[in-house]
Amino acid sequence: MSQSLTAFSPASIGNVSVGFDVLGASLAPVDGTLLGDQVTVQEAPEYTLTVSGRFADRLPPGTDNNIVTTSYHFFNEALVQKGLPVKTLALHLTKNLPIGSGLGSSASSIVAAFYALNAFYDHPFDDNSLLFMMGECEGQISGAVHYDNVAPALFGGMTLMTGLDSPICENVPVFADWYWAICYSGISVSTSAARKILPTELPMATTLTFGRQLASFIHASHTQNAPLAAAVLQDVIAEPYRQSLLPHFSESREFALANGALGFGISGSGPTVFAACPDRATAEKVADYLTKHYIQNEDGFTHVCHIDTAGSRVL
Ligand SMILES: Nc1ncnc2c1ncn2[C@@H]1O[C@H](COP(=O)(O)OP(=O)(O)OP(=O)(O)O)[C@@H](O)[C@H]1O
Ligand SMILES: N[C@@H](CCO)C(=O)O
Repeated sequence: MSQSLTAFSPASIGNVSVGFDVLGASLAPVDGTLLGDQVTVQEAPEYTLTVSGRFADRLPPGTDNNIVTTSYHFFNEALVQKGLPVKTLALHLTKNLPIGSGLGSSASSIVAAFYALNAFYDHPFDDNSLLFMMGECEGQISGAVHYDNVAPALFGGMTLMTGLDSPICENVPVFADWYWAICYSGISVSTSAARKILPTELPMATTLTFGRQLASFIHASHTQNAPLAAAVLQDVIAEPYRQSLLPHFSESREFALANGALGFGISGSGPTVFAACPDRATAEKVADYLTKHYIQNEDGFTHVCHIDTAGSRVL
């Protein structure tokens, strides 16, 4: 059993436009920035949680209100249920992702916490069991269990949720030469609030379009048919409602698509947006526009990314 270790868990795009709640992708900035939260675990006489990092001051005050503490208790209960001994630990969260950003901020904290704890205890839980616990914790703060941030944050790559207990998700091949320009505007959008503005029922025509586009995108990913994937990369479920929460969304989308992007959409529940691009020059051009026109305040940032394939790891 390790004395102290730190786990990193990457930022992620939820929904990826075509897969509301069922498709997610993990992000790795091409400049090597570690975009994601980190959790350090070490033995201690009593449980404590300390925090640092660029967005630590935006966390809810108090150890008990941090999702890392929820994750710690959840993990300990699972150990007890397995008949395994529980140790008292001190945790440290390095909060690098902005809260309510659409980059899977809470998911990154949750996944880094579970990943660090599982590594600390020499891996008592398999990936699917861990993912189930992560989904439960994510559901507690976002209003509904959805795996489209926790799954890519754990495994890396692009992941498709099955709706089954096991396997909860499957890996989807990515277009390795695509670049993803992402831009966080600097404002906060609560996932729970962004879910409440969605209708509870959809017209049959919308449902059929959703199914056709998602199926075509997954097929195109497996056959590496980039033109087909790009042609169907649209969100008919959430974007029509959520874009009203995002100042400068429509002109940013228009610019990106007119300047070579293959698709443009809301990352998770926003306000981060992404542009899928066929090459780095296009991604840099869109990123530059977004930096100038989509960012609202000093908290905002832009990155040109690949889909991260490593997922969570011990640093
Ligand atoms: N470690 C944590 N990281 C992020 N949010 C946390 C954490 N601990 C507690 N919270 C609280 O959980 C809620 C998370 O809300 P929300 O789901 O909108 O954010 P998010 O996960 O950061 O968003 P997104 O998935 O869009 O990046 C907020 O109220 C936040 O204060
Ligand atoms: N699928 C979730 C992701 C939240 O980041 C939603 O769109 O509400």
